[in-house]
Amino acid sequence: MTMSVADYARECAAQGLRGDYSVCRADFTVEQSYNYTADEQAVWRTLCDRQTKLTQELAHQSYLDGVATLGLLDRIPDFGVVSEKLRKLTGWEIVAVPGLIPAPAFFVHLANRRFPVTNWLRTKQELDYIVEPDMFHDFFGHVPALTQPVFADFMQMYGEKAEHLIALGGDEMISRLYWYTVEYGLIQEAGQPLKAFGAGLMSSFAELQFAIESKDAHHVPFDLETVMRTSYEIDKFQRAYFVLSSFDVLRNAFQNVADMAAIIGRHKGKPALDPAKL
Ligand SMILES: C[C@H](O)[C@H](O)[C@H]1CNc2nc(N)[nH]c(=O)c2N1
Ligand SMILES: N[C@@H](Cc1ccccc1)C(=O)O
Ligand SMILES: [Fe+2]
Repeated sequence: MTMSVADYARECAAQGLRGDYSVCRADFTVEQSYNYTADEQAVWRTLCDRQTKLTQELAHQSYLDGVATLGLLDRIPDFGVVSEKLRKLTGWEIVAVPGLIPAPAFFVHLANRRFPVTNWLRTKQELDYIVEPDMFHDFFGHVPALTQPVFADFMQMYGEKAEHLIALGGDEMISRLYWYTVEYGLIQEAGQPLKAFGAGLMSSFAELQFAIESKDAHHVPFDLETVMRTSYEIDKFQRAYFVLSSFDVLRNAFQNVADMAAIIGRHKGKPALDPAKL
């Protein structure tokens, strides 16, 4: 199902990812080991101050409700303390990981209401954008929404269904769906302005502004099959942002997993669609 930690550690090092996978458990979790320097605490505070101002304007209300519920931090969060609070709210907890982990292992955590959060923080040279997920992305981007029951349930259901669809050979296609919604999704509800909810936008000062305000941002109406067929790159601004008309559209996509299985059957192993050409 999931490759060994040793193999994955070698792959990450080869790609220049900076997480330390040598101390991972088999499920890719590590200790948070809360020993951050004063400089790192200052970077965290700077990131939170700048990003909170921007998300007030550009983020969907569901994310902002999550931030209010979580009570954002002026210090790097202690995952154990936040997990206590999260468990009471929606049954979720945080597990520390060294960085990106393989999709199968990632979805098993989601299916068990465990959200993987990277235990290291970006440097002050990366305040606006970082090519791989760090603690600020995973925590500030993803955790607030997990305090909201509807989204919290959706994320667990995502993990459960993903395991089934991966078994059908759909891991690349289910990762794309996650990527273009949970990571980089936009939403425009009837009579409302365009808003962002994807965690990769919540945590990036530069890309959040680009996705919503730039005339060069390529907005594509959400279509399940198109999203599952469209490739993505993790280390640059997205060349397409899919726009949901409501969260129900996304939740309904998972009601009939048979449709998703059929899409996987139709397109598995075929060349991906180019996001820039949609
Ligand atoms: C599901 C999809 O593969 C997605 O890119 C996953 C992969 N592994 C990950 N690993 C971590 N630590 N954090 C993430 O957000 C993700 N996203
Ligand atoms: N680009 C995001 C981090 C990220 C990288 C790769 C995948 C997902 C998120 C940021 O700058 O915060
Ligand atoms: Fe993420």
